[in-house]
Amino acid sequence: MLHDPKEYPEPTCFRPERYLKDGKLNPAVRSPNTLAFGFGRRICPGRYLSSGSLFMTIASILHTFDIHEIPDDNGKAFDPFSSVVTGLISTPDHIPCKLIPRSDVKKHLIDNSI
Ligand code: HEM
Repeated sequence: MLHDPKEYPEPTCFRPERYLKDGKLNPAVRSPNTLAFGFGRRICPGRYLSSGSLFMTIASILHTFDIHEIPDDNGKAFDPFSSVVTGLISTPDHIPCKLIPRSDVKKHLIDNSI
């Protein structure tokens, strides 16, 4: 259902802006939240834990690191979907990138949290 091209044109393309209109969430595009965790009586009881954990993890990474892509040997941008590991959840095999602390303060924060 999350790959329905009527709901999500070119569903396999990473295009987060598909959910936006004029810089705001577009209510006309179905939120994946209404499907990703199932629905009805068997809806996932871990959905709030998962959403909260993912939000905190992603926000913490973006707060502390600048993320730079590492181009391939020919200088071209790496295509993360060129080698995908399939399974219950498909993931890129690897994503070559550099994570640089955004400032000395952030570096200190990272050093003290390990
Ligand atoms: C991103 C993370 C997660 C996703 C995408 C996800 C998705 C799902 C989906 C699609 C179902 C099936 C719903 C159905 O049968 O209609 C499900 C069921 C379930 N999930 Fe999750 N889940 C996630 C994380 C978690 C976590 C963290 C927990 C526990 C802490 C959890 C516990 C369960 C349980 C116990 C069921 C079975 C519910 C039942 O059959 O009554 N899930 N989940």
